This record gives sequence, C-alpha cells and structure tokens, in this order.
Amino acid sequence: MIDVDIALTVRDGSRRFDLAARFASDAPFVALYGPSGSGKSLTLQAVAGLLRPGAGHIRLDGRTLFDAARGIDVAPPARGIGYLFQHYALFPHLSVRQNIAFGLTSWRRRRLSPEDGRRVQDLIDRFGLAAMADSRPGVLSGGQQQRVALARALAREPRALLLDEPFAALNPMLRGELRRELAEVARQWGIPVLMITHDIDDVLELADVAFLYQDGQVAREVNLRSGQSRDFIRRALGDDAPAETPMRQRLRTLLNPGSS
Ligand SMILES: Nc1ncnc2c1ncn2[C@@H]1O[C@H](COP(=O)(O)OP(=O)(O)OP(=O)(O)O)[C@@H](O)[C@H]1O
Repeated sequence: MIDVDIALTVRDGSRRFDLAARFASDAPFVALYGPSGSGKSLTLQAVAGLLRPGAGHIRLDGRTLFDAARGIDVAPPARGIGYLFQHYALFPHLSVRQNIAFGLTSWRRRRLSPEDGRRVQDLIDRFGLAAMADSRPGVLSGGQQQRVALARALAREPRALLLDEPFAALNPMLRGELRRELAEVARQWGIPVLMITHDIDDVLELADVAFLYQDGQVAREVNLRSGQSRDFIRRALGDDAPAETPMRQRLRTLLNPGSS
C-alpha cells in the first residue's frame, strides 16, 4: 500500500540535514517512530506533496505520487490524502461545521453542494459533534478539537490518512481514550494510515508495523502483530527504559518519596 524511497536535503544557514528514507508496507496502520529531529516530519510532508524530494519515489495504494526519474509529481490536492496536523490547525474564526467543510469549498465555489452538505452533516453526527457544530474551536476540549480535525481530514474522502503526532497536544489522561477512538475510526474508514510519533505508546496501541528512524534513515522495521511481548517490541524500537509495573512504581515511590 505504501512504498517510499526518497532522498532530500534541507538547509538552514550552515546547518544541513540529509534524509534518505526507504520503507514499504501493506499493513493498514504504519508508524514512523524515532527521536526528535530524525526526519519523520520531512517524510510525512514529502508524502503529502508539501516538500519535493531530490530523488526517489512515493507510491500509495497502487498510485505513483512522486517519481523523480519519471518526472511525476502529483499536486497535493490531487494526492487524495487527509492530513491531521500536530496541533490540529483548526481555523479559530470558523465554526466546527465550517472547519469540517473547509476543504470542500473554494474561492470559485463558496457554497457546499447538497451532497457535500450531507457528507459534512454525516461526519458531524458520526464524530459526536452535533451539539457544538456552530461553536468555534476555541471553546472545545482537546479531544473534541481532535475529532473536528479528523472529520475535516476525512471530509474529502481521502485514500490515505497521515497523522502527525496525533496525541501530542492532549493531556496524558485523555490519550488512552482517544487512541481507542482513533483506532476505531481507522478501522471503520478502511484506508491506510501513516502516523509519525515519538511516543512509544502510540506505536504499541495503534500500529501494525513501525519503522524506526535514526539520523534521517530507517534503521529498522518492527512488526507489531508478530505475537512478541510489549517489552520485546520496546527494545526492538530502542526504548530500553524498563516498563513501569505497579511493583516498580511502589518501589520508586518508597525509595524516592518526592517523585511522582
Ligand atoms: N524547512 C526546513 N529547513 C531546514 N531544516 C529543516 C526544515 N524542516 C526540518 N528541518 C531539519 O531537519 C531535521 C529533521 O526534521 P523533522 O522535522 O523531520 O524531524 P522529526 O523526526 O519529525 O522531529 P520531531 O519528532 O521533533 O517532529 C531537523 O534537524 C530539522 O531542524
């Protein structure tokens, strides 16, 4: 379903970063996991068409979106990709309904077609947003904002969904619940999902396959459906911190009462 093999260089003054990322998977939910600055966001931007690689190809769902050698570079709106931005990027001056409908209108066609209007209403209902459809995003909780952003990303019926750190903006208490919601949405929609994250719990809870990023390259592929234990997968992904068991937590509190 997804096949990425790209090389690109970005420069900022005297600093340069070389990305040479290569991975392929037909799993429904793919995670790119790795430390900050390892090149995950650059990869996601290249897949969305917001950044042009110097070489390589990007194929999704049997379609070539980019191929440097063949001169193919499909424009972002024609890629059929829904993008959930890290901080959701909702328009503060528009209502929930207008935010969801945003990608369906244009300067030329400002009014929604009756069919698009029905689709927006369907998304509002499915995401439990009916009571706040006329509210502005600023008065919504983090979880509600995430649902609006997801509904907006899905409104154009994309062929794939890209998620950029989908839970980073949320209170940790909410993350578990929203991971379950997101897993359900991905399953219902039946489209491939590519998520970037540096939170290992996102990978453990959601992904079928994870690619470990290091210094602009994919260092390893880890299959999360192989029946291995969570500790094994954590280690495979380079997360060597021991899992927090209730016994460890009690010991830590006893030995260091100031810590939480
Ligand atoms: N537009 C840009 N111009 C110059 N350098 C950039 C640009 N975008 C990213 N970089 C640099 O490229 C490197 C990789 O950035 P990237 O955002 O892909 O990392 P990341 O793995 O997504 O990190 P994080 O998890 O913190 O978002 C970083 O060193 C970053 O400073």
